Amino acid sequence: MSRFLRRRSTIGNEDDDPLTKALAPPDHETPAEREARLAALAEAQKRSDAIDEEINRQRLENKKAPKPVRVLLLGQSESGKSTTLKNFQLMNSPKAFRNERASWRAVVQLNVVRSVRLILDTINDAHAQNSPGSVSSRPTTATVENMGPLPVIPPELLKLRMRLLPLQQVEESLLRKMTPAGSAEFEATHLSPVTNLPYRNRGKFKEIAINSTAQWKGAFGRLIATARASIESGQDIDFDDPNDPGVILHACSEDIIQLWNDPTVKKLLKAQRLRLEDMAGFFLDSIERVTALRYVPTDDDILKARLKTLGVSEHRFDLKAAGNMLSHDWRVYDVGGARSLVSAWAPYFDDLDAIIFLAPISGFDEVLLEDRTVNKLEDSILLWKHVVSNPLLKDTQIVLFLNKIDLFKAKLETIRFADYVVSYGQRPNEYEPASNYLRKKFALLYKQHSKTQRIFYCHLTSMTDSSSTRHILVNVKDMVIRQNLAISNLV
Ligand SMILES: Nc1nc2c(ncn2[C@@H]2O[C@H](COP(=O)(O)OP(=O)(O)OP(=O)(O)O)[C@@H](O)[C@H]2O)c(=O)[nH]1
Ligand SMILES: [Mg+2]
Repeated sequence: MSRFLRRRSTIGNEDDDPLTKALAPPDHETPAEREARLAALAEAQKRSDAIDEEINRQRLENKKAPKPVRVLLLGQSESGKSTTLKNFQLMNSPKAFRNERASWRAVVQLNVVRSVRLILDTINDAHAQNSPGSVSSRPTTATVENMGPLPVIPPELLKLRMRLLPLQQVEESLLRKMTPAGSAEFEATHLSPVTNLPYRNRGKFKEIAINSTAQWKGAFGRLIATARASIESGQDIDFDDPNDPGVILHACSEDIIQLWNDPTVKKLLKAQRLRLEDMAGFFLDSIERVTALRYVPTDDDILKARLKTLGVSEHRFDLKAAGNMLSHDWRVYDVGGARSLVSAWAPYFDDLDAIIFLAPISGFDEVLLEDRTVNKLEDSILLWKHVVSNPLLKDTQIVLFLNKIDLFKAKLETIRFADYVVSYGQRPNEYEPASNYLRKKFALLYKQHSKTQRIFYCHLTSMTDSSSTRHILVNVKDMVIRQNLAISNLV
């Protein structure tokens, strides 16, 4: 007899057990009463068995269907989180992605208008500085750091600037459409919407940030004629809408091209070290196409279009891993990135399967918009350290994307990497060794700061290039799903 039973038997007689007493037949039970009692007991037993069976069935089912796969996108603002998400959408729900072309058309238009506004503003400032009697003695909005000598603005350029003023209306009408009911906000922390501006005082250039993607996209649903919709050909965009901002944009098309190709503008931008072509939402090299009256954004245009994210959005996909027929409820969280927001992200750290961390390595010579004393690469590295050393994330798989390699490669043609990353020393100023150097730096920090041993997954990415991105995202998806299945004991 086990020790447990022996101990029980010493406590008292089984008849004293209140449960036994309650279930015991009443004294002087008639045969009919006995029959009714036994029938009731049998019925109760049947119900109890059914409940047990249901519990077992649910337990088995829970084992079969793994919990949702939760992936968080992290990285500083403009690192490419939303662009990664767009790639996921393009791969996994292409129809829904393409259904939103009308909305992205508006974002491209907004991006064009903002680039033009930036040039016009630069002309204004240079003109103000070069005007007789108004020069350096007078403080203007153009308090410029490291600015070279500014060219004199010829009268034709001033006239061109006047002709482009109607674009302001386009911007206003696009913004009105996008912000119908508080679905978007201006980002108060940004001094300007674009990277690398050497100005201190650009408050008027606040960037639009979107709170909930669903709401603003809904606003552009109005541009979509539901009848005989053919999304692929763009027939669903109501091109005949007289209020379509595209009409004014189209009318300004030639002037925009002239502005962008103007030699004085080129000198001006160079003197101020403004490289619009490296900036988010750059479409000035495709003006004829994107301002055409019947313009429909291509997949690439959508990936390039820039709209800052505010807050967090959850996006669900139904995914299958290679060699596995099970469908997975996959949830991707896109968190609008700003500096030192690790605390803001922390609520999403619980029960995560993976983090995709984006470090835009082309930022090695740029400073943060929100704090011009901080180099972008340095900020990414600090953020990386925070994330990999975070105890809440010690078991979370982290995948590093060294992003914007296209811009990184282009920059190395003219900029010396070692001028910014001094420890790079005399190594060749080329893509392979420079990107390898960064990969090793990130890997070392990962090893040094991880609380547990984790595999270092790292990819060199260009998120605006959907074809090269596709196989990387498929790899990441398969790895995360395999891991999720392993944890659920299914493989
Ligand atoms: N050239 C180039 N541009 C990229 C790449 N990845 C992203 N971009 C562009 O960079 C800009 C910023 O990307 P987003 O995805 O909006 O950045 P984000 O991390 O979501 O930024 P927040 O929403 O502010 O947190 C967009 O205009 C993208 O098209 C890349 O690999 N190469
Ligand atoms: Mg974003």
